Amino acid sequence: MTTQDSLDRFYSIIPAGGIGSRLWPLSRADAPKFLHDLTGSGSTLLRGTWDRLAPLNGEQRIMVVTGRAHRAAVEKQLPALLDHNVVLESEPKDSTAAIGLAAAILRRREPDVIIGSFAADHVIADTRGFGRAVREAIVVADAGYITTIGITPTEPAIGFGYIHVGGALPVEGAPSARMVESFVEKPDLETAEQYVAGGDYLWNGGMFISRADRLLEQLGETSPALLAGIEELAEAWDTPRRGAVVDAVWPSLEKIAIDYTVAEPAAASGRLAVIPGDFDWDDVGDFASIAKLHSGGRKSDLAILGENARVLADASSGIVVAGSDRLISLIGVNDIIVVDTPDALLVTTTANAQRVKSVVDALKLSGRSDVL
Ligand SMILES: Nc1nc2c(ncn2[C@@H]2O[C@H](COP(=O)(O)OP(=O)(O)O[C@H]3O[C@H](CO)[C@@H](O)[C@H](O)[C@@H]3O)[C@@H](O)[C@H]2O)c(=O)[nH]1
Repeated sequence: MTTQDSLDRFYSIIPAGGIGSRLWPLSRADAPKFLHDLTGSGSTLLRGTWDRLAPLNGEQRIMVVTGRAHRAAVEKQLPALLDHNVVLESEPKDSTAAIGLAAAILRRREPDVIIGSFAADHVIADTRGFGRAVREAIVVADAGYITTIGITPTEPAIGFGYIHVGGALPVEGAPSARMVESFVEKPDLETAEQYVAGGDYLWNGGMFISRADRLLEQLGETSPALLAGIEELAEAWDTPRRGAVVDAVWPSLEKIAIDYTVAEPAAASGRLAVIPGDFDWDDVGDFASIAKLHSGGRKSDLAILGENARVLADASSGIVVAGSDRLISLIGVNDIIVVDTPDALLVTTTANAQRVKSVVDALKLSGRSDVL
């Protein structure tokens, strides 16, 4: 088996479903994070993801899983996306259902397929470094491992999965492959602090590369009912029965992230491997990270986003996201976050950027879905 054989059987999957609550009121149910240009490059995060994946083995081998409501926006962003590579969900059921269904559909079409799932809403500027890591991961996946790409942690973040890196994994064509001792999804702060201080942990970069059959086998061990639902959908997917089976099965699928159903149990049974990534990576999870991206990391700058932004600022730093042509003026306010949209205005500080999600939770509780 050569590296080229493995690469030829590779298929990318982009699950595009997360709303990005910490980016409210910019990110909304009808305009989620992946449909925004948060880097100022002129491309949405989704398009950026597509452009990183296309050089691996072509635009014909990228599948996108998204909500029915986002179909038109996704197709506008990705004109080369083929019809049979669009998987539409009637309601979000989290990443196990999204990635699992894509893997099961692809396996029925190509029994030996190797799949790679890549978050729709991350920023990676070094496309070559990314490509190198994914190529190694594909070889490791073909050797039978569920393979992740690890990111060197910069802080004890609690929003990520943590990979305890083990010994070298001798797979030809993948010199940096390592075994994973354990995988812990979103630990508490104290645990995250210990992991980062310990030095032998990496963040999970939200990418899973595996033979489709191995991934589904792992899922079946942990969540047999969920796998059965996914297989029922996949069996009907390329037939006229699809609509009826989706209506009957989709609502009953368990809503759970793949990190719990596949990554944690695969690590516990010695089937998870990692390629440490040597490229820049940013999940642009909140407005403070967007501010950093735009100011090149300088705290003293004011980052301004928005096509029609009109901002007058005197001695101020932080970020302004202008969602209208209203004039915004700032005087002597530092580390500020101002996000102005026609029906909602957010004002906070970069230190509180993570807490934006609590506003969204409160709005949900009070039934204010009109502004979500
Ligand atoms: N289609 C679809 N996609 C979904 C759904 N739920 C999540 N996704 C997609 O699955 C990917 C990951 O989901 P998130 O919900 O954004 O995950 P997370 O909390 O950020 O955590 C994951 O990513 C971290 C890195 O950013 C990891 O560190 C962590 O371990 C985990 O894998 C994103 O591309 C998101 O759009 C869904 O219901 N439907």
